[in-house]
Amino acid sequence: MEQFSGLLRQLRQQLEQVFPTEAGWRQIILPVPERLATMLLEWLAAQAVFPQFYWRQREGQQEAAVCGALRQFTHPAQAQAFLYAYPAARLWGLNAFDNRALLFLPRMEILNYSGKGELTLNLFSEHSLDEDVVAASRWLDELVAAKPLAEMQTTVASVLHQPERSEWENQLRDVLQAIEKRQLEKVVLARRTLLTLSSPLFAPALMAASRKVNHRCYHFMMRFNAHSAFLGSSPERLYRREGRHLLTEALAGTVANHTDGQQARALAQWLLHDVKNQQENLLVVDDICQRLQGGANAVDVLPPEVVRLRKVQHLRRRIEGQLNHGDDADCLQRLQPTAAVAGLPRQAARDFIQQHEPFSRGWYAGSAGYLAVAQSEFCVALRSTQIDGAQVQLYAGAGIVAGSDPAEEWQEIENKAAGLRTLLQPENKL
Ligand SMILES: C=C(O[C@H]1C=CC=C(C(=O)O)[C@@H]1O)C(=O)O
Ligand SMILES: [Mg+2]
Repeated sequence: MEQFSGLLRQLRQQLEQVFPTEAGWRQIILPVPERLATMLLEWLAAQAVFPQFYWRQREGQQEAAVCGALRQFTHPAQAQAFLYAYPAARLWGLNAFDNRALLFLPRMEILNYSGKGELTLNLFSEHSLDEDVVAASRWLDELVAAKPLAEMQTTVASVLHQPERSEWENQLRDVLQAIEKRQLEKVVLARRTLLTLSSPLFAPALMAASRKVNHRCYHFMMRFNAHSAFLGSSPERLYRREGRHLLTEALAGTVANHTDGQQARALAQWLLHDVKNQQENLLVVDDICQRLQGGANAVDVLPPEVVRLRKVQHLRRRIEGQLNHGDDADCLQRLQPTAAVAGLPRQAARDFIQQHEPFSRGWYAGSAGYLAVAQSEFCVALRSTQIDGAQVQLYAGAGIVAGSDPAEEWQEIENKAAGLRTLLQPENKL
């Protein structure tokens, strides 16, 4: 596309300046023509440089495509330390359920803020900025223009749940017993579904398909290389921080959605008044409020509301507060994982998951997003999938509390998984 080659020309011109031969940090920032700014996923999908990270914020105000890693961080504390040293940087990526992370300073970042596009080329070296400019200019040679995304062609050859239904329901009964004995209040039990496809899946095509139909969600995709990616369309905000102002939420408690508006509203009314679901949500509120103690003040919990998604509806209570420090390593440490994905008491629930779940959660139920000094935002990495060629792993979990019914909870995880699964298996109506 003409527009992208124009941007590349401007970048190359700027790289012709003289740069210092000592450690340094620079950013070249250019406005992006509107047409390119609205094709960020298509642009990213066309590139052969990795890692790649795509992000569209839930309210749709912000979209980003970033690629190439100048620095990688395997723990949020390392990322935070880098931001203190280089306050203009913005880091992108994933935090795992077990606190590992893959956050990176991208070589290139293209943002679209409500239709206004901006490209940033990061230049960074701890030895010689001039050397990095040479590397950056070679790196630019790899980039290509955006291409339209082809539709997904693949079909599902086999499906395997881990655990299978009977085993998952047995685990659920174990949780209910532990709840009765007051050893636990809540555990979020998850399932992994392995889909084997007829041919390798092109992750951006699934991201595009999901973005089209899964509204009121964050959309995120990390491509590690040409064949493997982790992506999802999640309704849940872990937190958004604007300076010291913190926005978070308790999203827990679920009922099915219905295509008929009136029936969907009746289900939503039921959800708002159901004791078990209210309890499930309030435990998350309690957990978040406790975890914010000592780190935030003026914490305010808003009244419950119902969020209607394509396959399910959720109870949500928004929570706001003022942080003592605008430090994301601290926010992540306090908030992740919430009781919407782990349980309560947190450590006991995590131990239960660790001992009983027959798979590792990987990036599922961690978080995806970005951090920067001024602002940061992470969604909870739910309704997500790990793609490795023709192997697809889909994850879904449900909060088990007193009063949970095994068959209903199984149906709940089927409905949650359906947000992505029906895109791969349109015949699987659910
Ligand atoms: C753990 C998941 O959902 C959480 C978020 C919303 C509602 C939930 C529930 O009602 O159980 C879960 O806590 C998942 O989608 O895998
Ligand atoms: Mg639930």
